[in-house]
Amino acid sequence: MTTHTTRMLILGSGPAGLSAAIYGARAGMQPIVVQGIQPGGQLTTTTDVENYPGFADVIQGPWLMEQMQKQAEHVGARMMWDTITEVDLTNRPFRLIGDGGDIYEGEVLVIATGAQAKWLGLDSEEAMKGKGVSACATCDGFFYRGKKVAVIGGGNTAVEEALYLTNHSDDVTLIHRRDSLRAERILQERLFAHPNVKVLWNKEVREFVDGGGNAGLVALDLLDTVTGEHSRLDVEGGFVAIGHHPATELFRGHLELDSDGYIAVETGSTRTSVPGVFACGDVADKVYRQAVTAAGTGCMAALDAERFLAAAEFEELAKAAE
Ligand SMILES: Cc1cc2nc3c(=O)[nH]c(=O)nc-3n(C[C@H](O)[C@H](O)[C@H](O)COP(=O)(O)OP(=O)(O)OC[C@H]3O[C@@H](n4cnc5c(N)ncnc54)[C@H](O)[C@@H]3O)c2cc1C
Repeated sequence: MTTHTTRMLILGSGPAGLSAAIYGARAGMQPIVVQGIQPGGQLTTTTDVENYPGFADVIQGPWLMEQMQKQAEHVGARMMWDTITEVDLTNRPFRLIGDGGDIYEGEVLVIATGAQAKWLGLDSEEAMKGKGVSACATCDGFFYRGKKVAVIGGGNTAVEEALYLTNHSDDVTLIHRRDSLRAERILQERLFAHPNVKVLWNKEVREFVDGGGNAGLVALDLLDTVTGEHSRLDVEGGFVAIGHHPATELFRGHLELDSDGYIAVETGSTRTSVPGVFACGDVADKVYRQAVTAAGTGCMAALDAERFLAAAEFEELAKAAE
């Protein structure tokens, strides 16, 4: 059991955590990044990334995250392969405990633990991820230009994703297992008015059908929840939009969370309800959920943390001089 101490402790090594590490290291805060079970974060689970600025050609998600990690290490951040299971945010330095018993102490803490998409839980869904099945229209919609696509879900995200996909496809189907949507009225109105979107009510996806070879997704097998009948919908893209789980269980009771379980931050900053604790990336963002926004708020968190620490250290020096 070892105790690791630093001025800046960062939890999570996706685009948010690593961007915070790059800025934190360059500000002399010697960050330690605890990486968790998914070093590099969600982008390591995808292939083509076409919307991260700075690259004229398509890049690969795992490669991008490897570059970010190398850049963070190059400027002085330290990576730790550990998963945090307990936190104590009552006093500074904040104290986090890893699953092997190691202790991490930081004068400031940046939380960048992300949010995972919820999936339907079908074997065919798992098998077809990246081959026609996605949970992010903003990320992957572009790859389905001119193709038939479907969105599964009935909340705001599903409706927004369906509307977003009309930028690329003139044949978008929203599939919902009930006979009404949970999405806000205004979004529903826009959806129903759109000539290129149709809605299939009372339908559950039972299988994402693989066309074999390199064909990828070719259809959805649908079950009618009222009649019990099966039908087939030919599509090349299936977007599951049934919500996200922010990775905030660790912080429940220690920090203010919003009604959806995301870490609550002050508008326009990354400050949480505990002074000295900052949150960035998808763990505090249920709206944008993109690598570039995660990286942007990671930068904000490091700058907020640096200012907090400078003010706290100045106060401590002033007190000592009294
Ligand atoms: C398949 C897929 C494709 C995508 N494609 C794109 C795309 O093309 N363009 C785009 O902009 N966005 C894309 N996204 C979205 C993008 O990946 C996310 O918005 C982004 O990764 C969020 O970054 P983050 O740093 O907030 O969190 P994440 O990337 O989710 O990273 C979270 C980090 O926290 C760590 N962690 C969690 N819990 C603990 C713990 N208890 N202890 C220690 N560490 C912990 C994890 O191990 C991980 O390192 C895609 C997402 C997916 C799933």
